[in-house]
Amino acid sequence: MRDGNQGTGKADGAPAPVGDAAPERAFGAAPGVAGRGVRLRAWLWRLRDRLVASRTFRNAAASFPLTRPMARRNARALFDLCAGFVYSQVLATCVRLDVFALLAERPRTAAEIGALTGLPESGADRLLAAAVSLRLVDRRPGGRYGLGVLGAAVHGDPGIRAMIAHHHLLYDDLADPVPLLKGEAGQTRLGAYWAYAGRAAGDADVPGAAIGADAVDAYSALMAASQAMVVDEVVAAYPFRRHRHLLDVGGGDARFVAGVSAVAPALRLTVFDLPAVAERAQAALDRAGLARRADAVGGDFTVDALPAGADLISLVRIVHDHDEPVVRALLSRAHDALASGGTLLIAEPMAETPGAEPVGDAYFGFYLLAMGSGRPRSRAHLTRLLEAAGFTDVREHSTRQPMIVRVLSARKQ
Ligand SMILES: CC(C)=CCC/C(C)=C/CC/C(C)=C/C=C/C(C)=C/C=C/C=C(C)/C=C/C=C(C)/C=C/C=C(C)/C=C/CC(C)(C)O
Ligand SMILES: C[S@@+](CC[C@H](N)C(=O)[O-])C[C@H]1O[C@@H](n2cnc3c(N)ncnc32)[C@H](O)[C@@H]1O
Repeated sequence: MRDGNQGTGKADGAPAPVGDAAPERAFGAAPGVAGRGVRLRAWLWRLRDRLVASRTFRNAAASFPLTRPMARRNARALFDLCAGFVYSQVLATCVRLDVFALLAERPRTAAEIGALTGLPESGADRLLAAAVSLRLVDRRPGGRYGLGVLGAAVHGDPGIRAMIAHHHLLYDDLADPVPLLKGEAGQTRLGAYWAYAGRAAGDADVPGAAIGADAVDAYSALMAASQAMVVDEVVAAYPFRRHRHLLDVGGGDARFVAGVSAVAPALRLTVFDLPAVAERAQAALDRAGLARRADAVGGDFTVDALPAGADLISLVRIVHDHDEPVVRALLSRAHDALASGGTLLIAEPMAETPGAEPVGDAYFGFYLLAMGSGRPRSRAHLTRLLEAAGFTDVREHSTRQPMIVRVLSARKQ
């Protein structure tokens, strides 16, 4: 089901990617001059690579006072790449053993943490020392430990904790990434967890209606727990009040529409999701007292039409889950379903996000690889897909935490 054209934007006769011009023209210079510029840059890169690869050069840079800070920064950056998995395991262990909750109650010694978590004091001491170095935990007077600034943020956010807690599936799948990259890994643990994605990677003929409650419960609870950090960003970025009817496609447990309902009291709300998830959404809407203005509709957006007539359709953490052909068909269905003059919103983490490049391209790139479907896409890539589906006027609405979510809107004429 994976297409071989991901990221090129050239699949299925799509328009050429933005910025696909020859380098000469991109620089607006005469071809000969620009050609010399390209060759000069290639030579400079080769020189840089040769120098940095040379141990003698690295030693000299570390000795010379003006280049020493840069040498240390780069050495540390490379060390952190080697050690990243270890840091992740320190964090995951603190969450698994509830260390942050214990330290939030009151500062405690390593012996107390050991007794409360079932670790020997030496193990607790080692874990706490590692957590201190990572700013998850702070040393306090009297040989005690309290929350560190990062540990406090984890403790205060059940969504972050739920994300961390399910990462063992990802770590298992990434134990050997080469078969994943070759497309030869077969069923993965994340593919099984995200039942709709496992279906894409494996048996594409399983209809959405055949995905039962058991298969959606765990991922729907994870999405509900982590939705708060997303909806807060999206409602701060986009004016929902100007619309009359929002259709949230792939809306999960209705947490997103519930969050929007608070800032746009007159908005009608519909959630569309797989039948087993739509049942959860309807129950959540009933519990939240939203049933008079909101409903949930079950269906499979890879085969079914979307409910028609909304003037705003949102795709929140949806598009990046799917490969190019599914996304093209989904955007086209959204275009058909929208009222004339309506708006489509895409809200998700994106590739090439300035200042958060590894979050999109490394973390979500490999997460979705392990999941078996989808990829993070850049704003330019999404813009091309939206325009190919007939949308115009694609705009970005800045969010406070673009690492978590970015928001694009597009209009149907
Ligand atoms: C007050 C005094 C005296 C000093 C304070 C000093 C100071 C200013 C400190 C700063 C404190 C502060 C404001 C901290 C803020 C921390 C924040 C906002 C932290 C936020 C962290 C967010 C994290 C770690 C988010 C992680 C999200 C993850 C891992 C998401 C994963 C998403 C997945 C897997 C999605 C899956 C869905 C799918 C399948 C891709 O569709
Ligand atoms: C990553 S979750 C996002 C949920 C929610 N939008 C959020 O951000 O919390 C993806 C959602 O898309 C739904 N979904 C996946 N494939 C679908 C399909 N073919 N038809 C309808 N919904 C689908 C899933 O059931 C799930 O609720």
